[in-house]
Amino acid sequence: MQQRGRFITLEGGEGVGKSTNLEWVADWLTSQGIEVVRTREPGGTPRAEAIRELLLSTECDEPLDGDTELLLVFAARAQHLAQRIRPALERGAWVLCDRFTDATYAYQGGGRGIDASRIGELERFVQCGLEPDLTLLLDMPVEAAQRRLQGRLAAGGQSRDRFEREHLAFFEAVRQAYLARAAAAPRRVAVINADAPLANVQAQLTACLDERTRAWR
Ligand SMILES: Nc1ncnc2c1ncn2[C@@H]1O[C@H](COP(=O)(O)OP(=O)(O)OP(=O)(O)O)[C@@H](O)[C@H]1O
Ligand SMILES: Cc1cn([C@H]2C[C@H](O)[C@@H](COP(=O)(O)O)O2)c(=O)[nH]c1=O
Repeated sequence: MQQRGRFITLEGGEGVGKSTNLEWVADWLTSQGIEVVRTREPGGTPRAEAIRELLLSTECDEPLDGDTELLLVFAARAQHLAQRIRPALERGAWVLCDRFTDATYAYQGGGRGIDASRIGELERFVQCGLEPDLTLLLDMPVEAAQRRLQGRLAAGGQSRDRFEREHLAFFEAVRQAYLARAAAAPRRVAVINADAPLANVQAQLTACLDERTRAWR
């Protein structure tokens, strides 16, 4: 039977460099002869991207209830898994995803205070046991990451989305929840020091990818 592809996720708070490094990781994997499907959450398919818009938009004044936010995140994930992630893995491609369920534990769990057991119920229902083979967690102090984010938004003339408008204590709780996830699953989650020049971050990523991909082949 054909070995299914590998599932790699990039995680971390706002502005730590996920998008920048996702391209770089994809190029590295491609250079190893691997077929890579790049995607992101929430989103990754047309309907899941429509749910992303609901989650990130600041246009509606009505507050978004925490449970509604959690259910929307998992609704988008169910669609993404069914239409994009599972088919790619089944044909042997590797999926490289910008955020996945660790983000739910970090943002809805750590940030919003939703109990991890409730998130776990939805995780089991939607994922039926599927989880990333490797998670690259980009970690750095929140204030430094916020400066990077502000620089990117200013350069692009963009405004903050609904999550980016949260306060520093929210982002600190997100960071601590991510680090707790990494401590609980050290074989799956590799913590990368993102508070370093890009070349250094990429050297850490290469070392980690090189070791893992050798072990998988
Ligand atoms: N190691 C680095 N050193 C300095 N600047 C960096 C580094 N990595 C990324 N940046 C810059 O920081 C900004 C944020 O990076 P990026 O958009 O990749 O972060 P992100 O984690 O994807 O953000 P978001 O969570 O908002 O999607 C960009 O302007 C990027 O060029
Ligand atoms: C998957 C996932 C995402 N989020 C939040 C985190 C971010 O603020 C946005 C996505 O935007 P970005 O371009 O990746 O920064 O969505 C969340 O709250 N819960 C999740 O499960």
